[in-house]
Amino acid sequence: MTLLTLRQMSLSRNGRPVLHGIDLTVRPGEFIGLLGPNGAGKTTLLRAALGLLKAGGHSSLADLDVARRAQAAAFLPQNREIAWPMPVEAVVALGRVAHPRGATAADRAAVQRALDALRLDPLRRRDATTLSGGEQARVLLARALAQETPLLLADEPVAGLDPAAQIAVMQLFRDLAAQGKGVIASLHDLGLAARHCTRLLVLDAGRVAADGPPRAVLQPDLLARVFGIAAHLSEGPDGMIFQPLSLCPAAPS
Ligand SMILES: Nc1ncnc2c1ncn2[C@@H]1O[C@H](COP(=O)(O)OP(=O)(O)OP(=O)(O)O)[C@@H](O)[C@H]1O
Repeated sequence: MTLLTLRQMSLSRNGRPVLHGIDLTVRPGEFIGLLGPNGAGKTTLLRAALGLLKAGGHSSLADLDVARRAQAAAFLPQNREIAWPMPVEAVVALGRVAHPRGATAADRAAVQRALDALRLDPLRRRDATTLSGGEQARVLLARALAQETPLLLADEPVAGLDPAAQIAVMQLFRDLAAQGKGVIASLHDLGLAARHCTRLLVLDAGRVAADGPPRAVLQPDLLARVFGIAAHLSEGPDGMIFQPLSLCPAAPS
């Protein structure tokens, strides 16, 4: 069973190639960290996979009609500002729009599960526009969770969150994967990715530079070549420990 298949996905913007022939299969149980420097193509890949950007090649999600796509995958976009002056619980309930029956007991239970997962119950009646940036980010993630889809695509889900919330979100994604769902999350924190993801996909200038388990991917030569950094890597009691140390000297041109 697969949750997402991309075959030879390519995309140009303003005549400049941004993705070059990406192949990817996501299966239940996988929490994939989508890594790469700024501009590598992570957001573009997520949006093209969902059919929000038109791309060459094949995406199993982009082929679905809108209603079925919303039942197959939820998306947390990079922009986290909430513009609607609505209570938090109403924003989270928007995640249920893809479920045709509307406000049933099942919908209310899904909204409650999402509020609990993001520890938002104390804020549920607050106007969402009055929350802090990190709180708004958690509300939008709860909205995506309330969709209760087999696959979640999240664009920088831990950006702007405090350390406890970052770890909680990574553990939540790991738990979703353990329950048989799939998660793809673009991430810049390689330490969190190393510790929590089951698989890492590294993009470099629109191409897959590495794809595999964290300890196989985060090798010194890849870190130097793609990210331009040296790092300390070791095996901790509960997973890998990754500590960025220094910039690599620039290669002679
Ligand atoms: N609307 C656009 N028009 C032209 N080029 C674009 C557009 N959107 C993105 N790009 C280019 O596509 C490339 C990939 O951008 P993308 O946002 O996918 O990168 P990213 O890996 O998500 O980066 P970041 O880590 O900074 O969020 C970049 O070079 C960017 O400048």
